Amino acid sequence: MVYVEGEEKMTEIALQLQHVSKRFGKHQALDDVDLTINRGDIYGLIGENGAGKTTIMRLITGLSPLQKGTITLLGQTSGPKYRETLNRVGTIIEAPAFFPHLTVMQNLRLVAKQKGIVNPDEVDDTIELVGLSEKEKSKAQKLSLGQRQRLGLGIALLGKPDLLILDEPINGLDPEGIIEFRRLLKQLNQASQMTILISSHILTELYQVSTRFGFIHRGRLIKEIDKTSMDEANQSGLMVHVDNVDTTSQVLDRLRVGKFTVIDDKHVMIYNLVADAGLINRELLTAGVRVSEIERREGSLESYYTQLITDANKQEAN
Ligand SMILES: Nc1ncnc2c1ncn2[C@@H]1O[C@H](COP(=O)(O)OP(=O)(O)OP(=O)(O)O)[C@@H](O)[C@H]1O
Repeated sequence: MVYVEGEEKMTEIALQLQHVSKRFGKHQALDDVDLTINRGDIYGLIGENGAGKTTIMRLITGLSPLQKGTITLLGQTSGPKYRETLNRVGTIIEAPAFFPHLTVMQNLRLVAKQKGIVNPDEVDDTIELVGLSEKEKSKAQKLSLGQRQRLGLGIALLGKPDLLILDEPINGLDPEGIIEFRRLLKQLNQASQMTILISSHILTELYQVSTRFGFIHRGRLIKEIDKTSMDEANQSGLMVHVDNVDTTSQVLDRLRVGKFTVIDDKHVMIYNLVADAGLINRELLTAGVRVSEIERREGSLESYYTQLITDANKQEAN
């Protein structure tokens, strides 16, 4: 295993790309990508069409040969041991892979056999887990798009992988299906510390499920950030406009509102608000602070992403 020394605990790295580049003819699809996913992360990979997300996933899983750089997967770097380690990885890349003329149950049994799964209950449990019990006798070709995604997820989950790689897995799911899918990913992640790498165009959804993000732009990984740090950088919370930031700080401390920062002599930003805005207003007034405005600032993954891309484009232009 690979460990990084943290301040308080040792973090286990599940997957690491170092200086990974990939060319298709003259096209530089990936350019010196460094990416680190810790065990237990739900890592949201974000980028526009053609940015290189699928290419990264194909390189990790050996579907496409690595030309330059190093990939370390669950402690293995290359060669036969790396290929063996791929048995501990479940994937849906591009489209879920199954036999259309076989039923849900037959598809899963076939994959279970290929994976050497001996526990006969695992197929049944998986069907239930992905919500396909009513469709277990249906042929895969008769399934809706969302049901196919679930079947793909079921196939990926057989063998209880340590790492799940999902390329645009919520494409085709209806809103209810998306919510269920999110719940399932969180459950898998929390119950068994399953590490998940997921790409999606639906940023609001990716935001809700991910614990860490990687932003890829024209083949370069321009930013990696934890959700908590992104939220802070994104300034999501309440901006309080006041005439006295010292007294305001004392009041906020007393109210235990959570984390806040004095921005300047007129503004205090409260993050991750745990108190009611009305109460804060009243308490500040009682303490003699003039509050001219309490403004909710909604930082979003979209706004963060847009800003990153704008900065990256500016840098490229210079
Ligand atoms: N086999 C290939 N041959 C030639 N070019 C390729 C090949 N596979 C990918 N590319 C190119 O590499 C770039 C990255 O493609 P990739 O599929 O990784 O993007 P993506 O971020 O997954 O995009 P999308 O969100 O559209 O799926 C694109 O410009 C694509 O055209």
